[in-house]
Amino acid sequence: MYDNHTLGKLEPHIYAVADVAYHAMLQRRKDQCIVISGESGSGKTQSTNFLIHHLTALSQKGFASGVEQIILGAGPVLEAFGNAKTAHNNNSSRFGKFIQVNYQESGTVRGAYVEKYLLEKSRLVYQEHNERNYHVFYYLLAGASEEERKTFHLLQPEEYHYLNQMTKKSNKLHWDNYYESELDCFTVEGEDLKHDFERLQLAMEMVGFLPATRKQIFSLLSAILLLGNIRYKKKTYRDDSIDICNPEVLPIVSELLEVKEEVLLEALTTRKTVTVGDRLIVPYKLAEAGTVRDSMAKSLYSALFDWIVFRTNHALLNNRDLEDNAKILSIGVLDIFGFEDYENNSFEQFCINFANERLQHYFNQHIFKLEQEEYRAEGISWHNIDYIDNSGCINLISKKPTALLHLLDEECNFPQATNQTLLDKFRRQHDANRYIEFPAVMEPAFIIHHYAGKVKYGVKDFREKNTDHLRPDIVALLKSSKKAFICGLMGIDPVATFRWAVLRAYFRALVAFREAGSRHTHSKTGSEAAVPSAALKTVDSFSFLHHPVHQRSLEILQRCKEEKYSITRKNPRSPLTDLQGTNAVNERGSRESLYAGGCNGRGSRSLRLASTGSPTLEEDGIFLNSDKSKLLERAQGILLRNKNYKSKPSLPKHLLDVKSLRYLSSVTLHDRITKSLLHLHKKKKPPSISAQFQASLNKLMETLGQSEPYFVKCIRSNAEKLPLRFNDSLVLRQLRYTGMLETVRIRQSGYSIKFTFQHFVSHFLILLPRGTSPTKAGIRDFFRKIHLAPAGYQVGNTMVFLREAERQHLQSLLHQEVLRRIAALQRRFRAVLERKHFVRMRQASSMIQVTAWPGTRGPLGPRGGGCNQRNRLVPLVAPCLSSW
Ligand SMILES: Nc1ncnc2c1ncn2[C@@H]1O[C@H](COP(=O)(O)OP(=O)(O)OP(=O)(O)O)[C@@H](O)[C@H]1O
Repeated sequence: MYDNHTLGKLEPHIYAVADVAYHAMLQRRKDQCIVISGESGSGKTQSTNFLIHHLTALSQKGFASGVEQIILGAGPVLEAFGNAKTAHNNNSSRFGKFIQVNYQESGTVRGAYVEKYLLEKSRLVYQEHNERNYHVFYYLLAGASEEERKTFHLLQPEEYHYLNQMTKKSNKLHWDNYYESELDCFTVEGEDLKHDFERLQLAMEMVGFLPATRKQIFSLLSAILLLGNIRYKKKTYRDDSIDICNPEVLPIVSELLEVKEEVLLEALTTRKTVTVGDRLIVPYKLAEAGTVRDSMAKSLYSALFDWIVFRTNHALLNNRDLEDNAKILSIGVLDIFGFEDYENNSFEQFCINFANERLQHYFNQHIFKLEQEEYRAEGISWHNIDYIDNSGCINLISKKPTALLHLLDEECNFPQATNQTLLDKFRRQHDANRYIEFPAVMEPAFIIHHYAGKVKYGVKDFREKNTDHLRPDIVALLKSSKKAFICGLMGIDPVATFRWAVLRAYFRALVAFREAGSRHTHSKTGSEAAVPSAALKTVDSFSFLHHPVHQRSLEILQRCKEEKYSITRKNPRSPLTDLQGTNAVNERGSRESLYAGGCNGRGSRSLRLASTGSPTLEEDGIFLNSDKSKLLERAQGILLRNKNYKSKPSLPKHLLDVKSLRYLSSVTLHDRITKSLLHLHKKKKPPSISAQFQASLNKLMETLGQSEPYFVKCIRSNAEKLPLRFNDSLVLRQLRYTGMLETVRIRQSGYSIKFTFQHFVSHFLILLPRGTSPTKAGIRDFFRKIHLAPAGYQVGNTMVFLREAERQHLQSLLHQEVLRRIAALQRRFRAVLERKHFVRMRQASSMIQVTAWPGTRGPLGPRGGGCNQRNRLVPLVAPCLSSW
C-alpha cells in the first residue's frame, strides 16, 4: 500500500518511512538512517520491529537471500536477553541498538550488522519494586523440560535471590499496608512464558545457535542464578574473615561452569593483589564479598550478551562484506533506550538520558540549526524559528575537562573518594550552571535540567558502576574453565579463541583415533585387559586427556568397533552422530569443543584434517607409529564414511572462519578494548564505563552523520501501559519537549527540498526553455514563466529552495512533459514507419506495372485493361508481396 508513494501522500505509517528510505537509498545511492526516539514505553522497539520486517519484505520482492530470516530471528533473541519488565514498560530495552541492514545495489538484503550500547548490568542483581530481571531467566525457568531442569539444576523462580527480591519489598505506594510484604507475580499479564521459551529457541535456531550451544547458554544462565544464591557469613566474631553459608551451592556452580570448586571458592572469598614482586591473598570483608559475587554474575551475563551479539553479527555477515571494494548501501535503524525518570535514578539513567540528549541534539541540528544556517548563508528571506537548544546540557555532562562525566572519572581514580566528595566536586565546578541544581535538603543527589524535564539522580553507586569492569581474578577463574564456551566468552581476541578451539579439537580427535586404534589392536590380539593401562599411559602424558571428552570419544569408538564397522545398517547410529548428539552438556562431549567454543562446524573439518593426517605430526612420530597407523586409518575411515553419510544435512549453516572473525573483530574493537585490558598481566587501567559509552555514542553520531536521516518520534499515550487510553497532558508534554511544535512550524514555513543550480537544471532539463543557464536569474525566469507560487520557493546564491508542494508540482509537470514527449516520439516513429511502408508499396506497384506491361503505365494504362488482364496479375504480385 505504501510502496513507492511520496511521504505524506497517505496517512502516516511506519511502513511509509521504511518505504521512502528504501527507495531513496536506491535512487540516490546514499545510506539512510532512521532514528527512533521517545520515552520509555512509547513504542520504539515495536516500531523498529515493524521497520525491519518491512525493510526485509521490500527487499524480498525479487529474491530472498535467506539473511532476512536471520535478521528477523535476531530481534527476539536480543530482546529475550536484553529486555526486561520495568515500571514504564513490560518489555523495556535495557540496551541500545543500531541495526544496519546492508543491501546489494539491486535492493536485495545482503547482510546486516547490530551495534549494541550499554547493557544495564545492575538489573541482573537488583531490581526496583514492580520490575523484573531479564526475560530469558523467566522463559527458561517456565519452559525447560524435566530433563533440562535436572541437567541445569534449575529451581523455582522464587528460590533465586536475583529473581525474588521484588517479592520481599514493601509496597510504598499504599500507606495502609506499608509494612506488609507484597508478593509480586513472576509473569506479566498476557504473557505465556512457556510459549515465549519455545519462540526463543526457534529464534535462536534461526540465528544459527545449535542445540548444543543453546544448552551451554542455558547452563550458564543457571550458573549465574545460582551464584546469586551464595550467601556469606563471618567466620568468627573476632576477625573479618568470611565463609559461605550455603556451601552446597558451590559444587553445582563449579559443575555448570566447569571450574575447580576450590578455585571458585578462592575467587569468591579472597582477593589477589600483586605488590612489588609479591602476590598477596587478602580475604574479602563481608560487604565486599557480596559485591564480588554480584560482579562475577554481572560479568558473566554481560560477556554472554556480548557473545550473543557477536555471533548474531557473524550469522548476519555476508562474505561480500569482507571485500573492501564491495559497494554497500545500507539503512540503519536506531532504537536506543528511551528517556527515563524513575523514583530512584542512578548511573544507568544518567547515561540513558545523556544518550537521549545527544539524539535530541542531532535532531535539532538537522531540523533547525543547520537548516536555518543554510538559509542565512544563501541569503534568502527567513524569520528565525526558536527551538530549545540543549548543547548547554550536553556540555555540562560531557565537555572536557570539567564536565560531570570527567569529574566522575577523576573521583573514580581516588581511593579515598566518597559520594559526598563527588557531589562536592560537582557543586564546586558547576554551581552557577543553569542546567544543574542541588537539592535543598542534604541529599546525596543532583538534579539535571534535561530537554525532557528535570531528573534527580542519586550519586550512590555512581563511582562503583562507572568502574564496574570484569575483575582480572574473575577473568582468570573463568579462563581456567574446561568449558571451551566459557573460555571463549572471556577471550580477548575472537580469532585467537577460534584458532585455539580448532587446534584443541584437532588434537582431541587425533588422540581419540589413536586410542581407538590401540584398543582395536588389543582386542584383536586378545589382550583386551591391557587396554586401560595403555590408555592410562597416554592420559598421563597429555593433560588434556583428563577432559571427559576423550572418555566419550573412546566410548564411541569402542562402540564403533563392537558394531564391526557396520555402516550399511538401515538406521546407523554413527559415531559422528553421537559426537554431534544433543546430550553434550552433561557428558561434556566433543561437540562442546568442536562447536560451542566458537568453532561451529570446524570440528568436522578438524576431523577431516585428522583423517588425512598431518604429515609433520606423523613424521615427528608424536602420536602415531606405523603399527597402529593402519588401525587408526581404518577407524578414521569409518568416521569419515559415516560423516559423509550423516553430517551433510546437519552441517551448521554459519561456520566460523578466520577471515570473517577478523573482520568482525576489527569492527567491534572499540567494544572489546576493556576486555583486552582486564587481564592480570596488563598494567594499564581500562577506560571507565562512561568513557566507553561516550566513545560508542561518538561513533554512532559519526555513522548517523554520513547518512540521510529520518526521524520517528514515538509518543507514549498513557503512563498506565493501557491500550486505547490517551492522556492529553502527557502527550502534549512530550510534543513540547521533543520540539514537535517547532518542527511542524519549520516544516510548514521552511523549504525541505534543496537543489544546487546545476542539479536543478540537469534534473528539470526537459521542462526548462532551451539554453536556460544554471544561474539565479535563469531559474527565477523559469519559475515566473510557469507561474510557480512565489511563497513556495526561493532562489538563493547557489541553491534552489522548494516546499514539498512545489516540488510535487514541478515533478508532475516533468512527468507530463516526459509523457508528452514520449507520445510525440511515438507519433513521429509511427509516421516514419507508415511512410516507409507506403513508399515501398508504391515502389512495388510501379515495378509490377513495368514488368507486366513494359512500355506502358500498367494494366489499367492508356491501353486500358479488362478483368482478364487483372487476373493474370495475381501470380506476379504474390511473390513480390511475400518477399516483403
Ligand atoms: N504500534 C503499536 N501497536 C500496539 N502496541 C504498541 C505499539 N507500540 C507500542 N506498543 C505497546 O507499548 C509497549 C511498549 O513499547 P516498546 O517496548 O516498543 O517501547 P520502547 O519505546 O521501546 O520502550 P523502552 O525505551 O523502554 O525500550 C509494547 O510492549 C506494546 O504493548
